[in-house]
Amino acid sequence: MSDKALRLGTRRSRLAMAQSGQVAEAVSRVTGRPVELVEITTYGDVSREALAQIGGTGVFVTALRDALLKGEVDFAVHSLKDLPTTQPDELVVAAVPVREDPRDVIVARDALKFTDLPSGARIGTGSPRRMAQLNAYARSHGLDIATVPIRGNVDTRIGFVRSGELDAVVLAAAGLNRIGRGDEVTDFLSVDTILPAPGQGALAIECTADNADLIAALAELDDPFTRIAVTAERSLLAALEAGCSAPVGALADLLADGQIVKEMRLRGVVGTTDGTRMVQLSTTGPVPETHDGAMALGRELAAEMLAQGAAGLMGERAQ
Ligand SMILES: NCc1[nH]cc(CCC(=O)O)c1CC(=O)O
Repeated sequence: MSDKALRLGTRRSRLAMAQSGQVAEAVSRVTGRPVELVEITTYGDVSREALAQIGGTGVFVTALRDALLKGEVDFAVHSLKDLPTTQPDELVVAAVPVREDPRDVIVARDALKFTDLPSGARIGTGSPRRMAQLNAYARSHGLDIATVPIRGNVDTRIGFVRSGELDAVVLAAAGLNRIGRGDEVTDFLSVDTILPAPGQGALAIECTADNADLIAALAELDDPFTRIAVTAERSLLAALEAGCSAPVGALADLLADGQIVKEMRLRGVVGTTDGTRMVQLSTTGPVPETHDGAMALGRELAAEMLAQGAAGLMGERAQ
């Protein structure tokens, strides 16, 4: 293969730069080629208001995909949880590397744990999924907490706690770890309490479908189990016809008996943001061996959730 540098298209946010940098190193290792970062600036990066108007993180993905399609870059790295569930024909996810910690965490004042938050505590999150599950948990455990809608990057969000405006904020463990701020986490929220977003903690490395050499090289970075798990989670999301900001949580994990992996469990949840109405279901079965098998698992769980009224709980969207 050529020793020309590969161009990795990336956003310039701290999180995007961190994950692109980490992937660049791995890609350089498996291809033997240098990788150069090409910053793609989007309208959403320039203006938060513009972002709100054009609708969520999808705009970032679109800008990176445009650069791929125009041949301006060779590959791009996305947070899987921000990636729409429909895949354009001209592009392929060539690798899904091993997933980072999928959990949500809190960063709270005074090193507080979630269950130690005092009565009246204000917890910031912009995610309807997190609000729904936090409020549902609080209701069923007699906790008096309020979720407060916030926006902004990780610095801004943690800033609300440091300034005393909020008692805690909820973030993804993976994002904090990737930017080297994992030590600011004060508590990990069990996935039994708060199911993460479908694909949370996982990355997707995308390139054009006609780039066979690169696809073959990137395949070395693929983790088959992570791919099967996120495929099932995203199939559930797609079948619920929910966008990337909808209040859907999902996680596929392995159930092992000692060292022997026995089965895969897929859990899903949707709810109203006030936590009063939730549909939460789980299915367990043999670990799917194919993409189609993982897709079917997600669709089946979605069908059961829809039968229990899930559609009626998804009217809400992130701002
Ligand atoms: N929607 C923002 C976003 N997209 C990806 C991550 C980092 C975690 C991940 O890769 O799943 C975050 C930040 C957060 O939710 O705290």
